[in-house]
Amino acid sequence: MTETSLQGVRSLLFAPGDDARKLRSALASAADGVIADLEDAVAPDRKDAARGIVRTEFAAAGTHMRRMVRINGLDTDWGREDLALTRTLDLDAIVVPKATADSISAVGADGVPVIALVETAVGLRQAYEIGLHPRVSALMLGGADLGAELRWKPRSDGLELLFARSSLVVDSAAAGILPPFDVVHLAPRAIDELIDESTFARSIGFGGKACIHPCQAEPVNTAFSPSQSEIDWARAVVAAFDDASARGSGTAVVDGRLVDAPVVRHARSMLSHPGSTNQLPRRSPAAH
Ligand SMILES: CC(C)(COP(=O)(O)OP(=O)(O)OC[C@H]1O[C@@H](n2cnc3c(N)ncnc32)[C@H](O)[C@@H]1OP(=O)(O)O)[C@@H](O)C(=O)NCCC(=O)NCCSC(=O)C[C@H](O)C(=O)O
Ligand SMILES: [Mg+2]
Repeated sequence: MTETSLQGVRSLLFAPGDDARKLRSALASAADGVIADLEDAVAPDRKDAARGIVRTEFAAAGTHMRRMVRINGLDTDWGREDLALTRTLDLDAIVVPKATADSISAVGADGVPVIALVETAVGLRQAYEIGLHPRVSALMLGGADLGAELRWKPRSDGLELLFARSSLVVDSAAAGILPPFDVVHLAPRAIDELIDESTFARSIGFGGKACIHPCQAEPVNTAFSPSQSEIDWARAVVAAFDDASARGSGTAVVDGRLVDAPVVRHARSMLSHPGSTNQLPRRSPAAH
């Protein structure tokens, strides 16, 4: 388990790598990080131009924003040149699409952290192994590619995604990396849907979410930050437990619910990182 500059990151905004205007606006947005995309958002005949545009825009931007590049797969005509470009930029991470255990190994053991985009059936089956690679700091779920492969018919309740989402949360925790980033919501104007989807993803253990439009960053940041009532709950839990411990008891009751060691660990972790739920896994003592 290693500390990483991705700790605390909630929203990651994709912008097409060949669109200087969008890259500039993404770098000035409320997102916690920007992913300049060289893969699916860039047409084949724009791939070379995109590398130059990303280099220029990332060099011109201030340093406050975390910067990432999504490369093309190393089995494509463009992946190797993309990877070479990333070695010349000051990046916080690279994003590897359609990740599998083999494709992550091919990226190499040295360099900036990797976010592995799990968006194929094979990748989903290998997500734990991918998470164990020394460069992988987090997984991200790619719903568009996975949905196309598995022939999903999208549902308003997102039930078709539930197995993939839950697997990624479990595989990330078992591998000792950050909680995963959830799928992009493909309808930028549907903010209420985005909030519901983000709230649900956080409730099952995601640490953040990928975005495709600047207007999605703020709602995603809010959804992946503990609310004031959660902070109040955590304080009450810790106080009640400390009080019980002083009386020689290992349990307390807060708001009519049992509070014991795992509940207190959860509460203490929330209080030590009040700005974001995206923190390294809380292991039970027996798991160490
Ligand atoms: C989805 C979009 C194509 C919509 O673009 P557009 O219609 O231009 O949006 P607006 O008219 O609402 O734009 C208003 C202004 O906001 C700027 N803008 C829009 N999107 C972005 C962005 N992503 N980053 C920065 N700035 C953005 C516009 O330029 C307008 O500004 P101005 O011109 O000054 O008025 C568009 O949002 C978009 O291109 N999104 C990103 C697409 C992308 O990167 N896709 C790849 C990643 S998603 C993915 O691949 C998922 C995964 O792999 C999977 O399989 O699931
Ligand atoms: Mg994809």
